[in-house]
Amino acid sequence: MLPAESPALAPEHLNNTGCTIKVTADKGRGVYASRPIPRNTTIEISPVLLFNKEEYENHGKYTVLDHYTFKWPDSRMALALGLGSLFNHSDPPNVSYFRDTQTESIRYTTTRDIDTGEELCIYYGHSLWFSLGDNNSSLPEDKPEIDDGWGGLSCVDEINDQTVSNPYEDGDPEEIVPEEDLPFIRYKPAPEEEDAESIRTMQAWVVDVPEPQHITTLLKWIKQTGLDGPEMGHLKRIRKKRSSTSLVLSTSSEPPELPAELDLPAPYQLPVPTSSALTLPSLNLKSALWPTTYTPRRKDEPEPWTRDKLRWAWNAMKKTVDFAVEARAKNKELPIAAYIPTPYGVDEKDAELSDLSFIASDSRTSTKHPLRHASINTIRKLADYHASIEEPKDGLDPLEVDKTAGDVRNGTNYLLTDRTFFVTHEPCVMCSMSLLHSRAKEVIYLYPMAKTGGCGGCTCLPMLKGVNHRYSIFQWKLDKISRNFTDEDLTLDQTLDA
Ligand SMILES: C[S@@+](CC[C@H](N)C(=O)[O-])C[C@H]1O[C@@H](n2cnc3c(N)ncnc32)[C@H](O)[C@@H]1O
Repeated sequence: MLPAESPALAPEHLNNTGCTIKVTADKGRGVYASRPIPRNTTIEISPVLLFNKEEYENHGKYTVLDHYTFKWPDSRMALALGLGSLFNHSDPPNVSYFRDTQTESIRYTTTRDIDTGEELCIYYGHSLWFSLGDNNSSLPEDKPEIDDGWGGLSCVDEINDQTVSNPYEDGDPEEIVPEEDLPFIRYKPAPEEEDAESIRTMQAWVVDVPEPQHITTLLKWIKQTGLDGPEMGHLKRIRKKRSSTSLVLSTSSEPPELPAELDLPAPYQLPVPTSSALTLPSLNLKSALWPTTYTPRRKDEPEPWTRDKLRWAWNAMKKTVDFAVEARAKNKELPIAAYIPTPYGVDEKDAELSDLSFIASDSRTSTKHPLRHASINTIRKLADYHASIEEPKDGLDPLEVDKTAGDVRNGTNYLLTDRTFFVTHEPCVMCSMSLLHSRAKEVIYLYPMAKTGGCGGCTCLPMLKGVNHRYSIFQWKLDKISRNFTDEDLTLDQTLDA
């Protein structure tokens, strides 16, 4: 900036991440690599100085600060201290940056491998107020009007804008958005009809209860002993046949030990359906085995999305993306994140235990554990949290909660029934299966993984014949989410399992 006023000699810089300052005639000072720097290296963390809007409007913008300040997410203006103010502009850049509002700092990370001597540049945006490489035109008077009223580096927000507005904020919240305007594509399953041959069954222990007054006692006992596992959630507990009443008990391999004082006959095994009935013919067939619940899939009637629900989903998807980008910038993880937000319609403040939100990124790199995928990590966070008797103390990562200390509620801790699962990349087969086990309601992902994905990529787990749960799948259209990232930030090798 302002080469005429730039120092003739670059100061020495003690940054040990391979950055040095150099001065050139056309750009003034800039940041250069003093040695090769690999991609994804955090090369600088600059604290920022913040100016409120009035201070900036009335004073800052008439000073040299105008060339160094840029928008902060809360609409204040920020000046990066340290090397942060010396990165020149380039399109394409080789450095991306992340504004950390919690620590009031900016983290600069290389986006590709850098050679010794290369200039390290960020992207300021499209409306530059100086000519590239032109000595004179970088003077303030050459700066064209930028109609947002903000000067300096405000334009960088075009690419790195965390404040980019949610397109569903405006308009009638109750308006149903037409299918073709939805920001995602629904994965269409092959039509399915169950018949007598294809109905899958499992062996369950059943007991006949001759005395009706024993039924309530038995039901209470089942609850207390935790026999009612989630795999039987679709079965009605009691079957009445003419004069006899029977109760389904468990799917364990051994017969359950019944309360001795009730003097019941010995339990016996019966084949029962593994899943609820999706159609009326299937309900008849399944209920002939054991009374089963009816959960028709409205094949031609996809669930409508209102603008308000899309506003919620858009925020959730953006949060997932931001988390993935941050995981890579801060912790050098794979940029994959998954998020279970508070369900639509529930205010985060009023959320009950079962409605709390959980987010996690992939942690294969830091843990050197090949199974620490983002989806599994997120489900695990939810499960560990539910399993802990005490709520985690403030600031304690739920993953660190001692799960052995908790009231492990009969294996139901991991259940995501009625929860929407947001994830940056199509979950792999293992993660798609864990979402199935967890009974997720719907999965929304951003990047398809054609070779490894289990939600339509290489296979589609919830559509396989015989699985005992189905979830809906949506692929978010890339152009409908904030560009707080470049595709390069999140694109993964297609052979990698997300
Ligand atoms: C944040 S400062 C960067 C550091 C600045 N070069 C210095 O010496 O202090 C922004 C200013 O640098 C200059 N600048 C940045 N990128 C440039 C480029 N690609 N070509 C020419 N000048 C550039 C412009 O004068 C701009 O106002």
